[in-house]
Amino acid sequence: MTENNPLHALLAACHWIGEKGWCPATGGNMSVREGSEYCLITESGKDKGQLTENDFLRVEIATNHVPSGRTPSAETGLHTLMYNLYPQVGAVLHTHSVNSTVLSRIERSAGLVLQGYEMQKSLAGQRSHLDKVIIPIFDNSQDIPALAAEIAQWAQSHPLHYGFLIRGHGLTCWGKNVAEARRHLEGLEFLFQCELQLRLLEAK
Ligand SMILES: CSC[C@@H](O)[C@@H](O)C(=O)COP(=O)(O)O
Ligand SMILES: [Zn+2]
Repeated sequence: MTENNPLHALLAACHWIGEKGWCPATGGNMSVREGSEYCLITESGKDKGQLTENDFLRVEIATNHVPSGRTPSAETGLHTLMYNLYPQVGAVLHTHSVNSTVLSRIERSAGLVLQGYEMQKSLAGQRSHLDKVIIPIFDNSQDIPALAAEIAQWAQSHPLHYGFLIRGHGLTCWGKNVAEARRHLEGLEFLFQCELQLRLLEAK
């Protein structure tokens, strides 16, 4: 994996995500920032574990315009939202793992609290298992512009870090580059699995 070529790094991340089983049946979408105006995002409907360079489309961050005229991810608006809100975001990964799907339904509140786990330190800036990491959960919607507007509204008073969950749908996470987004994805997936197992055992 080389950050000298962000698209190659993203492609490698997509193949790794496919091997992990976190994007079954064409679920998920991934993007990388290309300067201040554009990002490259997966074409809609592709198997994200089997992508090639040709499966990424250039999208204008401010308008969601696709110069090629091809069809980008149905969830492009959530990627461009993150690039618009935070200039430091360099890559966005959206996955559909079983753990993120189930946990976001079991947790009925607007946020999943992660506390007591050493692996919280896989998230940028986290220094102790004693701190609380809150991953917001937004209700799923097929109206992506409306969902993006809801998340943007939330972010005005609660700056977003690492990722958010969409209930019954999956995780959207990001980083300053592909390597950091990948680390956040792996760290969060580990934490989700721990939290789900803990809740199952404690319920017995
Ligand atoms: C397998 S259907 C999943 C889609 O509805 C969507 O949630 C998704 O993540 C993939 O959509 P895509 O348009 O391929 O980026
Ligand atoms: Zn999705």
